[in-house]
Amino acid sequence: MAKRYYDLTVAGCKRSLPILNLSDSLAIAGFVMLGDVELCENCARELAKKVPAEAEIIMTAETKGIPLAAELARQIGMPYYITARKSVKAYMEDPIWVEDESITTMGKQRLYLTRADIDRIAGRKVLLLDDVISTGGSMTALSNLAEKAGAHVVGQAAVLAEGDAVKRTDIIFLESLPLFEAE
Ligand SMILES: O=P(O)(O)OC[C@H]1O[C@H](OP(=O)(O)OP(=O)(O)O)[C@H](O)[C@@H]1O
Ligand SMILES: Nc1ncnc2[nH]cnc12
Repeated sequence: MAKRYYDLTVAGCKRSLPILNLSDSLAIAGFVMLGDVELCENCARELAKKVPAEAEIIMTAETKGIPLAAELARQIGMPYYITARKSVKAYMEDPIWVEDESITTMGKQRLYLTRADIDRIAGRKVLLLDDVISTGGSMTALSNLAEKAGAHVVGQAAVLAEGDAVKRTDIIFLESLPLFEAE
């Protein structure tokens, strides 16, 4: 059990986030949209007001961005969204990949895109979407992957900007989330 919690209100939803150590010095308030239907629905509704009108398709990264991307695509009437995967499965043809590093990941991982999804985004205007932007490593990886697939990135959006990301002017987000000292 966490000993500390951070009370967050976003898109009209109040959630109490457990503060968990990442290292001896750093802790995060764990924000998990996965499984939270009301949170995904409300955040998608608020983000829908901010997404660039020119965006033709949404691209997110496995895992926690998936339910948000699904809900936003549904609300704005996009019939398909793209998910960059963190491993290659037998059903994924000719995958391309980029290196990915996030605040919650020990070391590097990879983001992969399968042939069918490359064909869906090549030459199209893509909105990159995630639940949180912190170091920006995951967004950069998504952007590199989209460009490798021949897409044009027209926006980078998330529900929360964490830590230094709150100062960024090149991203769309709904609320800020602080980082914490480990205890
Ligand atoms: O800006 P960054 O430092 O890259 O951090 C943000 C990323 O970290 C989290 O994913 P995580 O790596 O925990 O993977 P998961 O969604 O599979 O749990 C979050 O969902 C973002 O994708
Ligand atoms: N606060 C947070 N909770 C969950 N995943 C994250 N990824 C980056 N920051 C995060």
